[in-house]
Amino acid sequence: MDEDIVEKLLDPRSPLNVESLLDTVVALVTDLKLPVLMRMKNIDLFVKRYQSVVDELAKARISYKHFKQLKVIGRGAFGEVQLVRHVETKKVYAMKLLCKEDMMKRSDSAFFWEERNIMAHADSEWIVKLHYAFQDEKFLYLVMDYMPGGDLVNLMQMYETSEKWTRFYTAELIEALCALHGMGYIHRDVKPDNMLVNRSGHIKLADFGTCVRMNENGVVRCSTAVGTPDYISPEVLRNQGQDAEFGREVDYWSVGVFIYEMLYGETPFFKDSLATTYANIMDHENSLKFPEDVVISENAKHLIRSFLSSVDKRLGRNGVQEIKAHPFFKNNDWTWETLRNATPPVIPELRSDDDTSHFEVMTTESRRETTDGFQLPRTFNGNQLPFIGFTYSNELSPIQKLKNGLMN
Ligand SMILES: CN(C)[C@H]1CCc2nc(NC(=O)c3cccc([C@H]4CCCN4C(=O)Nc4cccc(C#N)c4)c3)sc2C1
Repeated sequence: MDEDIVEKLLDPRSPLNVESLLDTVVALVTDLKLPVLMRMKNIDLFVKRYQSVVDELAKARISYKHFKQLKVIGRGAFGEVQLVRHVETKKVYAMKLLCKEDMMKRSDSAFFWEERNIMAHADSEWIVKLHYAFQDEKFLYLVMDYMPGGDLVNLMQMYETSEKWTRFYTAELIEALCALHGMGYIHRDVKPDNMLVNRSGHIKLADFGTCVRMNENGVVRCSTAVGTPDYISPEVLRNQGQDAEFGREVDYWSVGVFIYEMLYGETPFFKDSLATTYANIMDHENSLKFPEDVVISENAKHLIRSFLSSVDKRLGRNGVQEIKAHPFFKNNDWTWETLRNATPPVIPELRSDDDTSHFEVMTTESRRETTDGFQLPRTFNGNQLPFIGFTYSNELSPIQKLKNGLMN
């Protein structure tokens, strides 16, 4: 077998890689194993021949049963995040489940590729790492770093965040966005919910479902306004529907909202209704107010105004250096080079490796037990096809080990 095919089989980014090919066999047998289809001889024989292969694969590949579910620590539109412990290694992870049926029903089954690829390939201390991605008939699973410090929403509820604290978390957010933009992605939903605290107190970006790749000019053409109302930039709002272009500056707008929220305890444009909130964002020149009863420095006000401005005047449009040079970040505790080694404002107190005290307790039990999965379709509709190639492991596959053995 010539060399470059072997390369493709082993390259986690190649659609030809072994995991994708195995996903294909499993998906095909799963989608064909319908009574109505099994009446056809070819299908009946194929499924009978490959069912044993699929069963063997299910045993050999990573699956849900390799993990012990400890607690549900988060919920999102299409699933939940569980704290789990790997049965063999005893290591603790955050495992995100995304329900295939929900995605198929709302024909929304492509957003998870960015999440998978960014966390798999980032190799950055600012981005939550993906250890494994796998799937079964009902769910996609993302096995990621557990971030025991919880998210910054929780931290802002627990503590009064001073300018000193705001300087630290904003600087870490800027570095994290730098890493993500450097990979060619815009986040589009930057908010404290997506900033998680690790055991040392430093933050990482998480939840990349709204990310989108920039083109070679560093812009994105897409019409759907994605993101959370309070943090969404005017240019994304204005261009809803039309095909407009926007760039990484949309994330810098959200940084401005985040700084305001850390210092004032509320977001600048939020009003009782969505329509009013949008109207305030569109009219930010007039609606942005700094409450008199909270004293903040002129540098902080200036920085907030520089981010919460129209895109042609927004700080960061000429590159991240002009953000880093802003006087608000001047301090005696860290420099941009030493930031990741500086002592964070809050170091989570943890009693054990599975301590979930920094997450709010989830009342209802896991969706996994209560989801009944697809009702049997009437004919072949390729329910499993959109998910082929999702499976990933950051460990060497048996073939890689073999190849490395042969090479050296
Ligand atoms: C509209 N279309 C286009 C898509 C736009 C983007 C998108 N994102 C979705 N996302 C979800 O359905 C989802 C599911 C579970 C948890 C979470 C987050 C929200 C709550 C916590 N969370 C999360 O990812 N937590 C997390 C992540 C990593 C580590 C740790 C830890 N410790 C915790 C999100 S559904 C969907 C539709």
